[in-house]
Amino acid sequence: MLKIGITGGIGSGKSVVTNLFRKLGVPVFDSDLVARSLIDSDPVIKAQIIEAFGRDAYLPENQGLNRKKIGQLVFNNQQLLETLNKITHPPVIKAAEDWVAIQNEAFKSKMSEWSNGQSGTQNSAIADLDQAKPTSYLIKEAALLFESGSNRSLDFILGIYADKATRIQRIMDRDQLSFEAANSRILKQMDENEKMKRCGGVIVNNGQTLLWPQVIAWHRQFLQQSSKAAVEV
Ligand SMILES: CC(C)(COP(=O)(O)OP(=O)(O)OC[C@H]1O[C@@H](n2cnc3c(N)ncnc32)[C@H](O)[C@@H]1O)[C@@H](O)C(=O)NCCC(=O)NCCS
Ligand SMILES: Nc1ncnc2c1ncn2[C@@H]1O[C@H](COP(=O)(O)OP(=O)(O)OP(=O)(O)O)[C@@H](O)[C@H]1O
Repeated sequence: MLKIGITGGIGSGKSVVTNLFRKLGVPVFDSDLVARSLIDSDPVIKAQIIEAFGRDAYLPENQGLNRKKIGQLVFNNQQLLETLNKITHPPVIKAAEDWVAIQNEAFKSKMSEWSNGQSGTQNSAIADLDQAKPTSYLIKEAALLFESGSNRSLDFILGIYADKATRIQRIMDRDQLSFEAANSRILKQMDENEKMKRCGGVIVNNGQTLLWPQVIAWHRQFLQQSSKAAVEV
């Protein structure tokens, strides 16, 4: 399967956009969600976090990481952020690799079922529009795709762009953060224009440009790109 990365700064709308791709049947790996689940449940990661941040890094009674406390610490201290990244990024990258392998296997078996159901000569352009045909690409969504180096294992990176003022307002509303706290999170990530320059394409999500037409256009392109790749193999 073709591997697409979706990235963008905090509050750019990655989750909103990937949910639209999900509606089109595209499998999506959500790095934030997986990081959250590993941090709360993996005993090795938990032990490393406790060693680095102390026992009260976790809430009592198995309520998981004290996200508020750790967030305040790491987004105000580059060294602590790097410590947390060193603990969490390798297992999230490994989980993504395992997930990709599972998706590839599932795709192969769905494709063979689908091909068995086809009769006669196929027109590939029509076949690509067949909604029963398994989706031939997958998406990995991550805020830190370039920062963590996981862009290297992907075939194409799509950036989600929203200007800084819009992103700050969104994070303040969504996470109940002050302007300063929202801004300090933004400052801990790669410069947004630099990030977008490194992407193969960009979806603009500034609240004025409709998302669906952009998502559908990229969906078509990824389907074409993946069937072309399959023919060339
Ligand atoms: C620091 C933590 C506890 C703060 O939790 P909180 O619930 O407040 O934020 P949440 O996890 O929902 O993240 C919100 C956004 O913050 C940004 N962010 C998260 N972690 C990082 C980081 N290490 N560096 C820069 N930005 C980050 C991302 O844009 C993310 O989407 C949490 O983000 C965390 O555990 N981060 C380490 C894991 C990680 O790097 N996740 C990112 C994907 S691999
Ligand atoms: N086009 C939009 N119109 C209105 N609200 C939006 C739009 N795009 C995103 N939002 C809102 O902005 C907030 C941030 O969006 P989202 O969670 O998708 O961003 P994200 O890039 O995944 O952020 P993070 O890096 O923190 O995970 C959410 O509350 C979301 O509902």
